[in-house]
Amino acid sequence: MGLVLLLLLLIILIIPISLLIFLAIIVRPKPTKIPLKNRHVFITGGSSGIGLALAHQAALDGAQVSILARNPTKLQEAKDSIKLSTGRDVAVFSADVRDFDAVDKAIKVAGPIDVLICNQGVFVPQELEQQPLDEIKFMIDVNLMGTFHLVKAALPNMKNNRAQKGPASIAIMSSQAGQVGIYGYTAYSASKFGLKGMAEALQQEVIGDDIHVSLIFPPDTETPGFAEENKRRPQLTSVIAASSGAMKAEEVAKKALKGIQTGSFIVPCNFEGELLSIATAGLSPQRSFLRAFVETFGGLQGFVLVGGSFTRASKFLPVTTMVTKEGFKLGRFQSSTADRPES
Ligand SMILES: NC(=O)C1=CN([C@@H]2O[C@H](COP(=O)(O)OP(=O)(O)OC[C@H]3O[C@@H](n4cnc5c(N)ncnc54)[C@H](OP(=O)(O)O)[C@@H]3O)[C@@H](O)[C@H]2O)C=CC1
Ligand SMILES: CCCCCCCCCCCCCCCC(=O)[C@@H](N)CO
Repeated sequence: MGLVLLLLLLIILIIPISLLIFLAIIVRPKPTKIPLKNRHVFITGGSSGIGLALAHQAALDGAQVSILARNPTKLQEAKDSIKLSTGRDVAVFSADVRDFDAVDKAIKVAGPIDVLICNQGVFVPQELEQQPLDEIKFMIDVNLMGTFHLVKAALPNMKNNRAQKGPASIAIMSSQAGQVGIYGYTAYSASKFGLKGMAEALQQEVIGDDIHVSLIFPPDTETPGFAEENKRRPQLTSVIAASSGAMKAEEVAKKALKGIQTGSFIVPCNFEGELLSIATAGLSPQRSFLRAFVETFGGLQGFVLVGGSFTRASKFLPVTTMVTKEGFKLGRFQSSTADRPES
């Protein structure tokens, strides 16, 4: 009897252990290091919030930093504050990412880029039915098309002479709303999901040139943009987003730069983000065989949801359940029996 149990245990252990060994052998690309010191880091949306925090920390790490945004006054203020706190000079470029020629010109003047961080973004939350088409187009244009413009403009020079310059990075700022569709974010989520498709395909096209793509997925983050967003965010959107907590821009920037420097494709920023990343990993690249192992099992989303519920109790209800439950609480929805016509 004891022997049978022992044998059973061995078989149960052998499956995951051999998968672990198998993954350790086959996982490609292998882990890498992308330094920031003395390298040209180009950050869009670098005049505010997460982008500004990224610019500060990259300058502290000894990078040569360029920032791009529209408003020249905010750019100058960012330049002054970085000079004051780090003693380093930052190059500023005023351009709208929706204008390819302006982006192309700025990138030519800035010179060859080692780390391109596409962080600019706009977010105007609203249910699709109420949201005007021009606001939808605005988010797609700035968040998605803007990033296409940046990568198109920067890529030729990033590839050029890469072997002599060491590995490069293209980092793209998504959002947890780019991993899971969220009530009130139809347009915003679409723009951020679009970035994931772009990033996955792009990674395959540029890995041969030693260029590594990182996709960053922050939760709600305290920034000037977020303060504006909060003035008009539907209550349900806020309730769902709150289940993943909130972070400071500096903390997000720190996670993002660490992800970039290790060449990680998926970069979660908090604990809930780790779980979301496992549940939504799909076939995205994974350099760590340990994480690849967890993703293989965690791909069974129930495992992740149950795992999460041990630590954060009822917070980890699947999103549609949460919407329904909270919607009733807020009196937004009626019970389906109450409004059923009498037959
Ligand atoms: N804050 C949050 O809760 C979260 C944010 N994110 C993402 O992080 C990124 C940064 O967000 P956050 O720091 O909050 O945003 P902010 O609104 O604080 O800053 C946005 C930055 O982008 C620039 N920008 C906006 N539109 C354009 C444009 N058309 N062309 C060039 N630059 C532009 C802004 O400058 P200017 O207006 O002068 O052009 C500013 O520098 C975004 O992509 C956002 O989607 C993801 C998850 C959560
Ligand atoms: C496996 C665990 C399941 C957990 C349940 C799902 C919770 C989803 C939370 C999503 C939060 C989205 C925040 C978007 C922030 C943002 O981008 C805006 N502030 C605009 O910038």
